[in-house]
Amino acid sequence: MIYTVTFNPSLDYVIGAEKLEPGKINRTTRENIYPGGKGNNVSVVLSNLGHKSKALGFVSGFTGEALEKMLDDFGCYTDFIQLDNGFTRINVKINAGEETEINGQGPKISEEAIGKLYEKLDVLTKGDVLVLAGSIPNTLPEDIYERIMARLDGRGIRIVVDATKDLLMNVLKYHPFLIKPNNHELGDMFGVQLETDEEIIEYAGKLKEMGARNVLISMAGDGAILLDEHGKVYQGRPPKGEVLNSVGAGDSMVAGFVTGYLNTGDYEKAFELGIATGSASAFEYWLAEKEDVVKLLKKEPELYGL
Ligand SMILES: Nc1ncnc2c1ncn2[C@@H]1O[C@H](COP(=O)(O)OP(=O)(O)OP(=O)(O)O)[C@@H](O)[C@H]1O
Ligand SMILES: O=P(O)(O)OC[C@@]1(O)O[C@H](CO)[C@@H](O)[C@@H]1O
Repeated sequence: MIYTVTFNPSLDYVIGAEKLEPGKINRTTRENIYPGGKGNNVSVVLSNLGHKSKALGFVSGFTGEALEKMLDDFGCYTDFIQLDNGFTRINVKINAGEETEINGQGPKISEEAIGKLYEKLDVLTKGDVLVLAGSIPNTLPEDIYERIMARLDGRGIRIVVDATKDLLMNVLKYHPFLIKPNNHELGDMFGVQLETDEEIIEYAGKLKEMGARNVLISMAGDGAILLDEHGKVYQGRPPKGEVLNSVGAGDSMVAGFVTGYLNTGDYEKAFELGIATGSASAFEYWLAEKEDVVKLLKKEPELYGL
C-alpha cells in the first residue's frame, strides 16, 4: 500500500481572473475547489495513474469533511485524524497572468493527535511506500518527519520526503528512498545560489552523501536531474507546452516517479514518468489525468506500466 501524509491539508480555491488589482474588487473568470495539500495531491495523481493510496493527516471542521469527501471522489482511501480546533484551511490560488497564492495557517495539532498518527503509521510493513510531503504548521517541531522516520526505521518501508530545509536535512540519516527538493530549495539548504546543472549535481550529491538513496531535483521549466542509488545521473528536459498552472507540478512529479518505479522497478523510467507527469499538471488547470500524461510521453505508455 502507498500512504501519503499531509500535516496541513487544504481545500484549494483555484480562480482565474483577467488581472489582479490589490485594494479593488476583482472578478473571476473561472473558479474551482479541489482537495489540496502536497501529500493529498500526490494521492490524487497516484489515483489518476492507477495506484489507489491511503491519504493520512489531520483535518478539522466543515472544510475537513469536504476534503475527505473530495479525496474519496478522486479514488483515494482516507484515514485522517479529526482535530477539535479551527478548520482545514482554504488556500487561494489566483491565476491572473502570473500566479499568486495565499496559503492559510491551519488548525493546531496537539501531541495527542500526533500520537494517533503514529498509531496509524505503526501498521506499515515491508514493501509499503510512505510519502511525507509539505510544510508543517508552525506549532509543530521541525523534527517531526525525523521522528516518524526514526520510529519506522529498519522496517523496509520506502519513504519519500518532499519538504524543505531542516525538515528535509534532518531525515537524511534515516536514508529516505527519495527526496525531491527543487533547485532553489537545494541552494537554500546550503546557502548558495545554483546556476548550472553541474553545480546542481554537485550539491544534490551532498544530499546523497548525507544519506538519501535517490535525489530528484526538479527545475520547473528546465526539467529535472536524478542521482540514483546506483550512482547514475539522469538529466531530463520537459516537453514543450503552455503552462496553465504550476501549482502541484512538484507533487505530480513525485506521484509519476513513484508510479514509474513501482510499475517497472527502473529508475530511468520512473524519472521519465516523473517529468511527464509534472509537466502534464503544469499544462492543465489542475492536476494531470492519465491521458494528459500519456500525451507527453515520448515512448509507449505500456513501457511505464500505464
Ligand atoms: N514551466 C514548466 N514547463 C514544463 N514543465 C514544467 C514547468 N513547471 C514545472 N514543470 C514540470 O514539473 C516538474 C516539477 O516542477 P517544479 O520544479 O516547479 O516543482 P516544485 O517547485 O516542487 O513545484 P510546486 O511546489 O509548485 O508543486 C518539473 O521538473 C517539470 O517536469
Ligand atoms: O502551505 P504548504 O503546505 O507549503 O503548501 C500547500 C499547497 O500550496 O501545496 C500544494 C501544491 O504543492 C497545494 O495543493 C497547497 O495549497
